[in-house]
Order: sequence, then C-alpha cells, then structure tokens
Amino acid sequence: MALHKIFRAVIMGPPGSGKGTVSARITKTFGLKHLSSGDILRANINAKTELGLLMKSCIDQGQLVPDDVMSRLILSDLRALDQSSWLLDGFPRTVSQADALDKAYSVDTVINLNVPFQTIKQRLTSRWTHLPSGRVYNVDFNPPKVPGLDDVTGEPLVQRDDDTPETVTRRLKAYETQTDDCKNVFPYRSKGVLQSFSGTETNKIWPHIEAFLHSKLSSVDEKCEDL
Ligand SMILES: Nc1nc2c(ncn2[C@@H]2O[C@H](COP(=O)(O)OP(=O)(O)O)[C@@H](O)[C@H]2O)c(=O)[nH]1
Ligand SMILES: Nc1ncnc2c1ncn2[C@@H]1O[C@H](COP(=O)(O)OP(=O)(O)O)[C@@H](O)[C@H]1O
Repeated sequence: MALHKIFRAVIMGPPGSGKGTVSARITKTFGLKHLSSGDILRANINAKTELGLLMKSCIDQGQLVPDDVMSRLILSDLRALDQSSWLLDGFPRTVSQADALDKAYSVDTVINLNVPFQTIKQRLTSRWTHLPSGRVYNVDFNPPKVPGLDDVTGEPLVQRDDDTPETVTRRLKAYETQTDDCKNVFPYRSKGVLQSFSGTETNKIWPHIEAFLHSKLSSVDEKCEDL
C-alpha cells in the first residue's frame, strides 16, 4: 500500500509479546520505517559506544534505562526520519517518555499487544536474535532455515543476555509497574488513538492488526486528498 500522508505509529506491549515480529510484518506490508529502542541500544552495546557500555548493566539486570537518555536517543533518531512514515517499537515505556514524544510528534495510532505473561516466558527463553538486523526467530514458532543462522545473511544468531528466566521475570515486573499500570496517563487513550489486540498467537492477532491498519491508512489518505 502506498502512503501519501506521513503516518506515525507506536507499537507497545510486554517484552516478548511479539512487537518485533508484528513490526516486521507491518513494515513489509505498509512500508513504514521501523525504529526499535532495544535494537538501537543493542547496536550501541555492540559498537562499544560510551552510552552502550553505560546502559549494558541496566539492560542485563532487566531494568529500564533512564528516561532522559532514552528519550534523547530516540528523538534524535526520529529527527532523521522527519519526512518518512514510521513505526516506533519499544518506546515510549514510561509516562515521561510518552510526554517527551508527544511534545515532538503527533502519533496517529498506538497498537497495544496484550499477551498473557505465562505465554511470554516460554517464548523468550527460546528466542534467537540476529543482532545487526533485529530479526527474531523461535525454536518452535519460526525457526531459522538453518539452525543457529540468520535466513537473510547466514550470520550467527545469539540468545540475548537478558532473555534468561530470572531477567525475564524482572523485565515483566518493570513493564507492569512502569508501563502497564500507567497506561491511562499516557496521552493515547484520551486522544482515542490506542488500539489493543489480545491473544496468545501472533498468527491469530496479525490479521486483525493488518485489517485495522488498512482501514486507518485509507482513512488518513482520504482525509489528505480532501484537503
Ligand atoms: N510460540 C510462539 N512464539 C512467538 C509467537 N509470536 C512471536 N513469537 C516468538 O516469541 C519471541 C518474542 O517475540 P518478539 O517479536 O521478539 O517480541 P517483542 O519482545 O515484543 O519484540 C520471538 O522468539 C518470536 O519469534 C507466537 O505466536 N508463538
Ligand atoms: N523505551 C525504553 N525505556 C527504557 N529502557 C528501554 C526502552 N526500550 C528498551 N529498553 C531497554 O532495553 C531492554 C530490551 O528492550 P527490548 O529489546 O525492547 O525488549 P523486548 O523486545 O523484549 O520488549 C529493556 O529491558 C530495557 O532495559
């Protein structure tokens, strides 16, 4: 689908709810640029930047990195995408981050994935990641064609240091208290742009998200053509 107006979307949900998996499908179908806060942080760690080294211990302990650091990082990357439609994955995660984004951009839609924590725990301990691209695999759900290797580049897959059972528990707790419990204070429900999708299987949730975005994007385009 060709987009005429700039469309800005956010995808939220607990760790392991399928944000990366759904984002890949959204970018493939609708051509939005994908920006993932976790991928950006891991690229900094991998490149051994000062910021990456400082943030690594927070991430490995399953804690959120400080709001000011995260907001500055994401907003500066978004500035480079000013003329593009984008999908922001993993940001905002706190009220302060949501306020910082709201001051800079008006978000057209927020997709919220609602997946039970019990489902997530099993998924994350069997997640394999291609760090340079952020592509994710799963031994049961979407295994790579060759075990241990990325389908596109043939490079090795790794298990993230924070995908251990103990750290996953801490990340889910952080999500509950810092994101989920505060969701009503984020500026999205009151603005009528928050849309939740619930379930335990991405393949069942995806057709609903796809249909929702098709209708959302065509109404945005119609409004644009009316101007
Ligand atoms: N079993 C199963 N695994 C899934 C499903 N959807 C995604 N996954 C896997 O669950 C893990 C977490 O998904 P991901 O998209 O990385 O979630 P994120 O942490 O919210 O970005 C990855 O290993 C995915 O391949 C599903 O419906 N069933
Ligand atoms: N918006 C954010 N605010 C603070 N910390 C973040 C944010 N996004 C990512 N992080 C840090 O990076 C880690 C991994 O994030 P992410 O890759 O988005 O995890 P997941 O895909 O499992 O939800 C988080 O546990 C946290 O430490």
